[in-house]
Amino acid sequence: EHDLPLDAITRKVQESLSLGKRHKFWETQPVGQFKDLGDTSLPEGPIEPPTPLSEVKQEPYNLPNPYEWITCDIDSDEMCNEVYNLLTYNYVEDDENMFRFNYSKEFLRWALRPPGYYRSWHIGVRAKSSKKLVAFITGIPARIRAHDNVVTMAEINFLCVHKRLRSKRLAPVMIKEVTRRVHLENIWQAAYTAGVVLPTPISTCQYWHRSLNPKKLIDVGFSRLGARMTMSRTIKLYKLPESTVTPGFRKMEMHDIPAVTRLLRTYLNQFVVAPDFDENDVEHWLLPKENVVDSYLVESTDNHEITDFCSFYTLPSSILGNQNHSTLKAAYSYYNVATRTPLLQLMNDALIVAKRKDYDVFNALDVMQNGSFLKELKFGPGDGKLHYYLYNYRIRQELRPVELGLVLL
Ligand SMILES: CCCCCCCCCCCCCC(=O)SCCNC(=O)CCNC(=O)[C@H](O)C(C)(C)COP(=O)(O)OP(=O)(O)OC[C@H]1O[C@@H](n2cnc3c(N)ncnc32)[C@H](O)[C@@H]1OP(=O)(O)O
Ligand SMILES: CNCCCN(C)c1ncc(F)c(N2CC(C(=O)NCc3cnc4ccccn34)C2)n1
Repeated sequence: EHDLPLDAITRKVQESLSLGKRHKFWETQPVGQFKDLGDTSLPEGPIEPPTPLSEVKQEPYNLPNPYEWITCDIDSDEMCNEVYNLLTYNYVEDDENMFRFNYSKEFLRWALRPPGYYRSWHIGVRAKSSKKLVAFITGIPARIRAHDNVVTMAEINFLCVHKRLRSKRLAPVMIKEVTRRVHLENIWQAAYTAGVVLPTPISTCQYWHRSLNPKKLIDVGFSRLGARMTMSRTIKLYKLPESTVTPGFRKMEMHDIPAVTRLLRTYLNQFVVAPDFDENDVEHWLLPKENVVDSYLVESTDNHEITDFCSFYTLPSSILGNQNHSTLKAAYSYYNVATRTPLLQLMNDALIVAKRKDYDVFNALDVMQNGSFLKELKFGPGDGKLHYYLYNYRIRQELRPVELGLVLL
């Protein structure tokens, strides 16, 4: 083994890291390629220059004959139902196929209609004969800062092909079509996350889970009873107080938008990649919406200053094949800022609120400063990794999760 030339050893290492896999589609795209890993001579920033708008393909990509493109008007109840049902039965599952994300209709309307959204970026594929929706992909516009450059990008999400149409290379067509429609709006970069490894992650984060209803989580196989632990001991371990402990802790309201925007913009400045939120974005993404997004803040009791903020979004999962439970009620940590209250105490108040609202589990990625409270607040590491990607934008070296200030839905 030792007399192998260096490049053969490199190839073996790459293969062992599954980097040797062929990516027939992704190798054709302006994304970091595995072969370029470690080549710090490549400049940071756009990989390809914009195309003159007159040269962007004007007509949609070809689909296999039985299918046609459809622009999904998410405002229409009928279309929103079709999108909801496609995702409910065909979207992301865990590796053991025990759970499947069950984004609600009001969540989808929230996620897909931020300030400046394009209806043409809500793209469906349907069967010409049955008119059934068989695939979906979406983009929304977002201003994202990478180092000191604020770039208007598309955030791509909800890529879904019906289970019966998998492994037919439909996904690359969906991706090329959304790319084409984004290009038509003179936008040349994108951001997306996935549970799968593709060329090439700008960062890889770990999910952590804090049990709120341990008995149900164990019943449905989300978690297991710890060694030398009884159920009653486990319930006691995760018990939380009835009420929050921070003086001035309250729900965010409309009139808080300017202060929360200032607090959040200052906080997000410390990260290498983060959203460039203005007041309109804060109003859309962070004003509480029942069953969609919860936001709380700390208003100091003496001078009424807003000193801290925490938020989480609601993403239930269908539980596949359990007699007693059909839905896992999960809260996902969103954006949190602590400038006066210890982050540990602020997040414990978030757990207390989530428990009071009957969530079963509180999930958080190890991004931003989340790592500082995960273990102490009794989060356990999950098996799900989340890979972050930028399209047509190179970051010189992979980011550590603490350098990431972006949470996608
Ligand atoms: C400037 C603007 C740019 C805008 C676009 C920016 C890019 C956006 C990119 C999308 C961001 C999405 C963000 C989210 O929504 S992440 C959530 C993705 N959705 C799911 O996991 C739901 C369940 N799974 C499915 O519906 C299907 O398995 C999907 C649709 C995922 C693949 O369908 P299928 O299983 O039938 O495969 P295929 O035969 O058609 O195609 C195989 C090719 O597709 C590549 N593949 C597989 N999974 C993904 C994935 N999650 N992102 C990107 N590419 C993916 C794969 O590597 C292979 O290419 P290559 O390895 O040979 O090269
Ligand atoms: C494209 N948008 C990316 C974000 C979508 N999000 C929230 C997500 N992407 C990948 C994951 F790995 C993940 N995890 C949360 C952790 C978790 O809870 N794992 C058990 C579990 C319960 N329900 C499900 C449903 C699907 C997969 C795992 N599930 C793992 N979350």
